Amino acid sequence: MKKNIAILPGDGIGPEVCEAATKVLSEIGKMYQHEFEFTFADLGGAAIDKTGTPLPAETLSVCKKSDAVLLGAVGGPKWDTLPGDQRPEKGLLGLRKELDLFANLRPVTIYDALAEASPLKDDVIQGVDLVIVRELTGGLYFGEPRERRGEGEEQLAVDTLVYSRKEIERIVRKGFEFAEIRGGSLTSVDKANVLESSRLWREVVDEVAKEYPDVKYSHMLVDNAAMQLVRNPRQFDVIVTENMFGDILSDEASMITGSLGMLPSASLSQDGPGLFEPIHGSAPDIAGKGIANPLATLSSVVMMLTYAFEMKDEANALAEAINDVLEAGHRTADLTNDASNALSTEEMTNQVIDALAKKAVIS
Ligand SMILES: NC(=O)C1=CN([C@@H]2O[C@H](COP(=O)(O)OP(=O)(O)OC[C@H]3O[C@@H](n4cnc5c(N)ncnc54)[C@H](O)[C@@H]3O)[C@@H](O)[C@H]2O)C=CC1
Ligand SMILES: CC(C)CC(=O)C(=O)O
Ligand SMILES: [Mg+2]
Repeated sequence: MKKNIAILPGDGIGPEVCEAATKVLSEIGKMYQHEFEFTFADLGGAAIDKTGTPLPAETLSVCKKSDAVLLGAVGGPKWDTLPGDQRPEKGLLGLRKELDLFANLRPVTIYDALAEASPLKDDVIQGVDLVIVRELTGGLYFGEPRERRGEGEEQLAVDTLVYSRKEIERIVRKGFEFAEIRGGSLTSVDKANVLESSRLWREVVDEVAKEYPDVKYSHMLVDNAAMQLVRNPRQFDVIVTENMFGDILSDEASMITGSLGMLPSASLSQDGPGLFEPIHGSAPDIAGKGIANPLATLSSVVMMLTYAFEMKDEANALAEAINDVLEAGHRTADLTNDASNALSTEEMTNQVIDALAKKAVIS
């Protein structure tokens, strides 16, 4: 099969983890006789430096023409003093909006081999298998007006949280669909004791729930959800929530697995190409050192193979290869206290490729 993949390395560790992903994809292409064609394009700070804008028209066009988009991460201190609407992150938000990527799936998968890397106790993390379904194109990150008003002591900063019934309906339906497919339950997370948008969210969840009589569902306030995620994460199956709550809860949930460097994501629209990216940022503190954990990005490739290309065997082989290298004891620095034995990004990637090759020999 021939697939056109837009690669947006972005900033900081973004190019490092994207290099890992393209190497692994090329290997999978060779193993399974697929032609993965990569088209590189600029996003975020890298795009600002080249073109003056975080989302150049050319990048958007490359993404729209692709079968799937792979993204590293954007942002960094170099661009921190730019006004909000010119920052690298605005490029990513713009891309999500332009591609209508309203459904962001963030699975939290536990690897037995990483139990010691998690700050949570063994018996708390065992059996955790949950997915956060985050609304991605609405809410506080997109609401208007967004501005500064006044001067000095009188200065005000304004952000706006808006959700339409339609926006809520489509993401909540996705949440129920996933819960139904998984034969599991749904927890809708909001702040309905304070926010009007959350009260509408709750009403919509109760209405949509009628279409899914087999799915057990409940509501939970976001502050409680943040606590429950570390107290007893096993109680959750599918969590559906709005943009900002999902952003924050997913970074928190990543630590159940042992590191932010482990969590992948898929951002999907109703039809066009999906975008696949690790949930972490550009990690300026480790950028350029070659020590970033590539596994969140490689697991995002698993999601790309699954959701964008329906390549089930290839996805399973890569997921198993990742598990195998962890079982064999290979760790990047974020996953171990034994810094002297930590693998670089490149070494970890090569381990995954070796594990994949062994699978090919066996099968
Ligand atoms: N999707 C995106 O492009 C995102 C971009 N950002 C941007 O990234 C920049 C840095 O943000 P931070 O708050 O520092 O969050 P971050 O996610 O970049 O890093 C947080 C911490 O996790 C570590 N970390 C992250 N990914 C890792 C990996 N793969 N391997 C090992 N360690 C890893 C970092 O070294 C850092 O200590 C900011 O400009 C922010 O706006 C933040 C989140 C998402
Ligand atoms: C630009 C940010 C909203 C990116 C982020 O933190 C995320 O999507 O997790
Ligand atoms: Mg985030």
